[in-house]
Amino acid sequence: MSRSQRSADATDSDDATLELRDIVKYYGKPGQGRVLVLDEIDLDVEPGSFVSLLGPSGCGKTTLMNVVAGLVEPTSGTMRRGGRDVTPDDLSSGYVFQEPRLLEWRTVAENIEFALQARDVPESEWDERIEKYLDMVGLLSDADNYPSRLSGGMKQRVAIARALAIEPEMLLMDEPFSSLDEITAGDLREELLEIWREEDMTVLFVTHDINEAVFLSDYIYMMNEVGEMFARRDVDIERPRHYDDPAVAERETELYTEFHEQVVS
Ligand SMILES: Nc1ncnc2c1ncn2[C@@H]1O[C@H](COP(=O)(O)OP(=O)(O)OP(=O)(O)O)[C@@H](O)[C@H]1O
Repeated sequence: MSRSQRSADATDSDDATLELRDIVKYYGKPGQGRVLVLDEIDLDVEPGSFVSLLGPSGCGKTTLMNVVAGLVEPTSGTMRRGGRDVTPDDLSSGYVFQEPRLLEWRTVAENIEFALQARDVPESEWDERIEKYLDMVGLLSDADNYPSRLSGGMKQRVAIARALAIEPEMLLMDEPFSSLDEITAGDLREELLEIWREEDMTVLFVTHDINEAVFLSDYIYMMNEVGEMFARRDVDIERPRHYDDPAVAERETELYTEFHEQVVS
């Protein structure tokens, strides 16, 4: 059974599905008082799936991701898994931000060590993990290099290796390729999908790029500019996918039309 078929078959009662329910977030903004950013959001992240959050700039995608990561406290709402309330601490997630956020005064390997130490991974495991995940992103020979010597794409690969090295259940990625040139971004998307397949991970991915969301995802949640989640759409296209696959372009057009009607109207 394919991964997308597994996702399609998963239901609310699937024990390991992370279920966000009625997530509301208000921010206080100078001169505007309390502003609603997330409006009663429901979201299911099925284990092993690749899920994207798609929406225009400022619609609340990062805020929602940060709620899952525990970086933002929601005003109200619940996270449940297996019929129980869970907190971000129960989830074990690794985060890849839009920028690599590497420590420039530490080598590539030391950047990963720093994350392992922060997560209390025993020191005896550090070398093995650093080697495994740098190898996975093709940067083993750069372990002793400093970030300033790396290209933007290489730095983002290190950030991905750093997030993977803590061996999280779920990888949270917030527009991780948006600051890269399209050729590098395209290569990294393909590498990410290979890693996702090999590691059997769950990925929650934020993007405002419909093509990227279709290429990567099993299913996509679509948000509008007032912080509402207005649709969940499956992407039932055989993997491995290709950028020039007509099925990808067709699904992209369908979602674009739906998105445009909702967001513009
Ligand atoms: N700490 C904060 N305090 C007040 N307002 C905030 C805070 N963080 C985000 N916001 C506001 O919340 C709204 C949603 O922001 P968020 O970053 O979640 O959106 P986004 O969809 O990820 O945007 P982008 O795609 O541009 O990154 C925006 O109006 C933003 O200005």
